[in-house]
Amino acid sequence: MRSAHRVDQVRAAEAALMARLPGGTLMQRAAVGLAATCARLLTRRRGRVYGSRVVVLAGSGDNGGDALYAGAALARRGARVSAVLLAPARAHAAGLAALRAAGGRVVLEQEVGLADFSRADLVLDGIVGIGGKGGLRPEAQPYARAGRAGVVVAVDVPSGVDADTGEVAGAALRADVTVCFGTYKPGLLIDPGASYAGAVQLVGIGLELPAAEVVALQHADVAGLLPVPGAESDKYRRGVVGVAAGSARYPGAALLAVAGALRGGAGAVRYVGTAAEEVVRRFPEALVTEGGPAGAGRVQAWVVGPGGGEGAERALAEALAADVPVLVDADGLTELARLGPGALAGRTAPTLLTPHTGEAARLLAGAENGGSAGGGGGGARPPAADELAAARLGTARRLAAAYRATVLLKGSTTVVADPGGAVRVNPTGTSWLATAGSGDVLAGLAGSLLAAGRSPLDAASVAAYLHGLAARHAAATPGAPVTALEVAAALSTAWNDVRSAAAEPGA
Ligand SMILES: NC(=O)C1=CN([C@@H]2O[C@H](COP(=O)(O)OP(=O)(O)OC[C@H]3O[C@@H](n4cnc5c(N)ncnc54)[C@H](O)[C@@H]3O)[C@@H](O)[C@H]2O)[C@@H](O)CC1
Ligand SMILES: [K+]
Repeated sequence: MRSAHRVDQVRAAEAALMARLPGGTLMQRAAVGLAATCARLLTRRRGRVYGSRVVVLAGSGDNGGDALYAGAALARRGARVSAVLLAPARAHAAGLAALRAAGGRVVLEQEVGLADFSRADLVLDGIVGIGGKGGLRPEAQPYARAGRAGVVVAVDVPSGVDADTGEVAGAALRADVTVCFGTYKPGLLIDPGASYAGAVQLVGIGLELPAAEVVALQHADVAGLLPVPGAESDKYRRGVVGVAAGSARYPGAALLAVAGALRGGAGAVRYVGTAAEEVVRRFPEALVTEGGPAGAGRVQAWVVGPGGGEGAERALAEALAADVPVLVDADGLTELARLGPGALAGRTAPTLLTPHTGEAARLLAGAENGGSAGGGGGGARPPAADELAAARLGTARRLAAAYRATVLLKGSTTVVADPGGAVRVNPTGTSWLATAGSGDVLAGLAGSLLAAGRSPLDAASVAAYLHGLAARHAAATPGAPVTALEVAAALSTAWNDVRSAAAEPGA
């Protein structure tokens, strides 16, 4: 599991540790780890550190200090290092002295700095780290736009990325590798920030940190959360997932949601709705009923809404009336936005909402207006979907708090937020999942995990993880487009992948 901590948590842990250690120890630890990664990258690129061209972009804080000390270490190994000072009067004095003592050169003119930057073998981005506020300042912006020949290594955080949220106000420096200290930062795991970070490496500096609110699961974590039938299990003990999906207009959504549900570990899938005939023809193992959830017999969790069309209102009401976990997706979410959070108020079993940002905008508007169905409010401007996408962590948390439900916000970095504050960010996504029907498969899969007894946080984060992996497996060649049915079919491979990696020694 990769754990990410907020800046205030890092600062508190740093203060506690610094009180016990000689001054400068933490910066030295950080710089040693940073220099080691840079040396590895240079050796991979050029065969050796000696003679390579390194540029240090140094801002005014300790982030610049880390970069200058690492630059000094590389200069001692024979690299030709120049330090571009973005705030010359406030550069980290001891770091600068170390760099000069090691033979590094200092550049003050932007033209020279940009020319060096463009032809360097390796650039260290030490403009700003966890102390950064707002976007890049004007003097740093040309570096975000400039072409470069070498690799860019971000020190702790790519400059311009908000460490706590991954939001990017204006320009940011795109890194190939980010070396972060003490812990991951949420902004390194969540887009758009994550897309600026490249490969993220963690250097331990001895911080003692509290349990993280924001984590990204890895194979071993997911393997531990997969439902595995015991010797005593029968299909009912393994859980039955009810799928209320599809409509005359969207029969395909029913098939895709069932396809996902069949591969989520529940013992059986019970489909209710107008596509019963098509479902049973395609999936003879599914139980089918026409009508709505109310008369369908007992299930351990409901999935309601994919392709629900005109039937979504009734299906949602009947599913929410059942005292079992309910996953609401697609047309179910549109209906829920119309009703507002009050529609969930009487529930004791948990609810999982799986919006994309457009649906999230409607849900937030519904929460702010107290639901438009009752005719109340209606005045607030609905938040724009692209603004919500740019602030994914905050959006998922706002929704979870407003609806008192677990929220899986889909998109570039799927984020799952529990109303209690825990957040999981999904590392396996691929942009090819933005394909018609892929959300239906995800809904079925997550619902199946709910029926098998997983909590909404676990069900949602495991489903997102497997779904992303499956999309990669489904592609005929890496990075090729995939269809939703192919993603569903590849879910078994994703399960195997996760389980076999976790079974490997040292996993
Ligand atoms: N906290 C820790 O435990 C450790 C921190 N270390 C390093 O120290 C960094 C934090 O150092 P600081 O607190 O000095 O903060 P930073 O170096 O991240 O930035 C603060 C400085 O940048 C300026 N600044 C703020 N926003 C800016 C922007 N948008 N553009 C340009 N300049 C901006 C501020 O005026 C201030 O001078 C970490 O990111 C890490 O690199 C490491 O040395 C090891 C230990
Ligand atoms: K940085």
